[in-house]
Amino acid sequence: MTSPFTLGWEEWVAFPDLGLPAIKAKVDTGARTSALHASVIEPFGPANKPQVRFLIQPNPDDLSLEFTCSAPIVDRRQVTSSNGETELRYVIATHIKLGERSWPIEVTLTNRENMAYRMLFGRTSIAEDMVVDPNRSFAQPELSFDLYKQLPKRKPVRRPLRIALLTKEPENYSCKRLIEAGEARGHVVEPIDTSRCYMKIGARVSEIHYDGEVLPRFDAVIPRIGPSITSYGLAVLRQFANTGAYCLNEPNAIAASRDKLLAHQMLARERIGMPTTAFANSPKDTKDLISLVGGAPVILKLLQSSQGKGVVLADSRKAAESLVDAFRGLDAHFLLQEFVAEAAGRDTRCFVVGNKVISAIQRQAAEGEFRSNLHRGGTAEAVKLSKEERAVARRAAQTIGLNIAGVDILRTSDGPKVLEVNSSPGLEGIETATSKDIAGQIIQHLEGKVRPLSREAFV
Ligand SMILES: Nc1ncnc2c1ncn2[C@@H]1O[C@H](COP(=O)(O)OP(=O)(O)OP(=O)(O)O)[C@@H](O)[C@H]1O
Ligand SMILES: [Mg+2]
Ligand SMILES: [Mg+2]
Repeated sequence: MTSPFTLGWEEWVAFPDLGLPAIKAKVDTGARTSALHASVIEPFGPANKPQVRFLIQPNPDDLSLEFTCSAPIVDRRQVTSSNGETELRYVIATHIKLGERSWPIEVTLTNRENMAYRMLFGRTSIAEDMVVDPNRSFAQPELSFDLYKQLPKRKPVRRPLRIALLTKEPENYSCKRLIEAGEARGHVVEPIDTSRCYMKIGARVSEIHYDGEVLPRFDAVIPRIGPSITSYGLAVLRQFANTGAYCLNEPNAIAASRDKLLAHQMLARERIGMPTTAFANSPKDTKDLISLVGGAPVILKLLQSSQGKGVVLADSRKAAESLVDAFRGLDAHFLLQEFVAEAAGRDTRCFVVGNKVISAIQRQAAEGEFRSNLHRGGTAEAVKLSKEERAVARRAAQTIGLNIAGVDILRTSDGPKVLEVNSSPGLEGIETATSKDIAGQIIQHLEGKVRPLSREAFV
């Protein structure tokens, strides 16, 4: 007769699914369920396939050894621990390996940092043919924490990220594509209505509230803040940053891109080519202002314009003067700009992700229109950029401080001239014209930027 598979009162175990080669466990037939020490326990994933992510420090004597693990949630259960306290715990399913044997078990996750053993081996995890010998310690082969040093240099595992998509319009093309691309790469992308967020700000706490609940911590946030709520949107974004989330575009950079005057000054400081631009505070200087940009025809632009809505062309000096008066009468802030006639209603949208121009389209204004915006009826086609154009687009995005940017340039005999740097460039025009997965490239870029979970981020 072969001797039964015997467990001593303490054993070394491994969790291959979690990537943990050695943990010391106390075998406790008095406990029903097994428990594993975990901290920073955080659920994520879709409701029909929930997962949980947690930090594990397998060696109680070396807290610098820590790993982020994730596993499917099979249940949430009230568990009463040996000190009589009841706690609602996540239950995960995973394989355990002990000596030659490996079998699936259920484990609850709980904080056991004050316990001598990181793992409690309960009776439901012990297979029918096994026996426990309370007089033996390590009946199965002993392992060691040195195994962690010998782990093959694994490719960093792409872990699922919890991403907030800050938008008022989750249904628009760009948002739908970002959600789709994020989910296709295994992440969870949750649209959050910027205007519905409210916040608690303090030296010790940074919370974002929504519908009476505190939002969980996000790894990253993709801001798609419309120009109508720039100011509040940026406050919400800063709050996300304060909770430790990585912002795909930083609030200050978005603010700079939204203020055309500031953006032009920043670009000029870096000697980036642009149409000559002028700005004045006093109505007395209107005539001179028009002359500064070379006289009529001249362009007037509201400082916060987008989709070409606040951009007008004055054909004559007289028309320019009356437009300036009209804008001033409305208390509108605007700048005057040289009209680049040779662009002939065309501009080039360069899509920058990180340090690279990943794609570009040329937009042509509709008949009788000088603005090439697709919202104004313009048409788009893929275009190949010159080396100089690429360099200018990259530098413009960098100067404003944006990771993701749509840099609009006019092609002129005097080289590329930057019109503006957009912080929430639309995806529909560029993906349709180029058939490229721009949303996927944005998510891929984000993955490279989000630091692995650290304990500090959670305090
Ligand atoms: N100085 C100029 N000379 C010639 N055409 C211009 C000039 N400025 C703007 N345009 C045209 O008008 C369009 C809109 O201008 P601009 O991009 O500055 O405004 P916008 O409202 O911020 O647009 P969006 O953010 O949607 O791209 C440009 O795409 C370009 O076709
Ligand atoms: Mg714009
Ligand atoms: Mg533009």
